[in-house]
Amino acid sequence: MYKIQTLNKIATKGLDIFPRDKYEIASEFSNPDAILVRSAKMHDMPMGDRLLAIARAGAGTNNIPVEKCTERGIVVFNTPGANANSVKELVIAGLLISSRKIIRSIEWVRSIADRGDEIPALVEKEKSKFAGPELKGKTLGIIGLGAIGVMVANAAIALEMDVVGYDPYISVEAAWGLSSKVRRAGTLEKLIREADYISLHVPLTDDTRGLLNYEKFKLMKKGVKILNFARGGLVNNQDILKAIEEGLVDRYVTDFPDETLLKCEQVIPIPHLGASTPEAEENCAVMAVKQLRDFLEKGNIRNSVNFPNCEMDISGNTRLVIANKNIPDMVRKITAVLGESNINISDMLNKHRNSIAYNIIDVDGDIPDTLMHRLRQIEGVIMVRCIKPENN
Ligand SMILES: NC(=O)C1=CN([C@@H]2O[C@H](COP(=O)(O)OP(=O)(O)OC[C@H]3O[C@@H](n4cnc5c(N)ncnc54)[C@H](O)[C@@H]3O)[C@@H](O)[C@H]2O)C=CC1
Ligand SMILES: O=C(O)C(=O)COP(=O)(O)O
Repeated sequence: MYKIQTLNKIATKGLDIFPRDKYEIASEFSNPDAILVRSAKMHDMPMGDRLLAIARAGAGTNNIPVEKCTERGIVVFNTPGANANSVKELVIAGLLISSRKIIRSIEWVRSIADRGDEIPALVEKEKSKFAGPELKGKTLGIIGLGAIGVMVANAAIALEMDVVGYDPYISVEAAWGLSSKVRRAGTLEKLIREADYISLHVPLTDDTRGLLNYEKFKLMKKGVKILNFARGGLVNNQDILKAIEEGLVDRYVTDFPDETLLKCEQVIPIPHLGASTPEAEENCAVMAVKQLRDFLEKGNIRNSVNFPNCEMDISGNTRLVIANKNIPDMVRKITAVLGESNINISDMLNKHRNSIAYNIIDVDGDIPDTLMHRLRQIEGVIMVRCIKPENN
């Protein structure tokens, strides 16, 4: 039985993909084989010695100690693009609520609920206080053109906005999906100087932390509106509050509010709702569970953030999966141990990513415990697992 621990609420449609005769699912397990997580912070969580994989049902993995996992041979997955449409739709709402004073106007109308027959006249008299500009013709700057950034860019083009994007690492796939009307900013500074609205769609990493700070706000068009549906840490909160106070920034729509931001009227706080649609929750859960099953039952890796993609059809009756440091002579050492024990390799795949390498080795016959032990003893080997496909 595989033990799967869920650290957040994971959509039932995904969990139902685990056959219950092979999988136990619970939110409390002291030593699970795998973890399913959304935004729960895992950095200070102890990780048991059975842990093989962590699947993030979502995009961002900054809540997971990925480097530590890599060192221990724990594969971390995410579900690229599975919640992108959900975020895109909320960004469009963010653009609208940052422009037209929709939220304040609704609050005001509710506040006059006791004014009886006067209400229609009051509405007409006071509405000018809540006027705000259209999006059409304004410039939207998008930082990060991945799954979400591309969708936001294309939707903004459909709203007849002028869209400029910045992503020095854009993937070929993302570039193919981007409307040809989206202009390319060669530098972040160029985008920042010309945008009326700026939307962030990059991961939070050591390189992107505090990406928008006072220095950048000073370069922006006066009255710019900032949208952050990516991660709170991308924006320096003290700096944006200062920029709002000085009239440099008009509105900050954020999915990541904190105590200081909530004190400011021009901050529009949303409780991290970007991916909170039934569709996105199901898409992410289904994708995460399928990836996890394929890894646990077949050793295949798809959409990992720390391991290489590595998938092979099963050809023997025993499969070995081995993670090792990406250093010279490892394949020879591993295959030598198998050869010395007279084990025939029927098929084999070796892939690497940065400092880690991963091998799928199909063999004829069984692998005794003594041999597993010898493989684990090879210097540079991090993880060895033997899978019997017929048992899965
Ligand atoms: N509010 C919410 O509920 C959600 C928030 N997110 C956040 O949005 C982020 C982006 O999500 P996806 O688009 O799905 O990820 P993605 O991986 O498809 O796209 C990220 C893009 O950022 C680009 N990038 C990285 N560093 C950059 C930099 N310094 N400057 C410009 N571009 C840079 C990459 O090249 C990539 O194209 C996630 O990492 C996550 O933090 C994602 C889903 C839901
Ligand atoms: O996918 C992401 O990166 C998100 O931020 C979504 O977070 P959530 O799954 O809604 O807790």
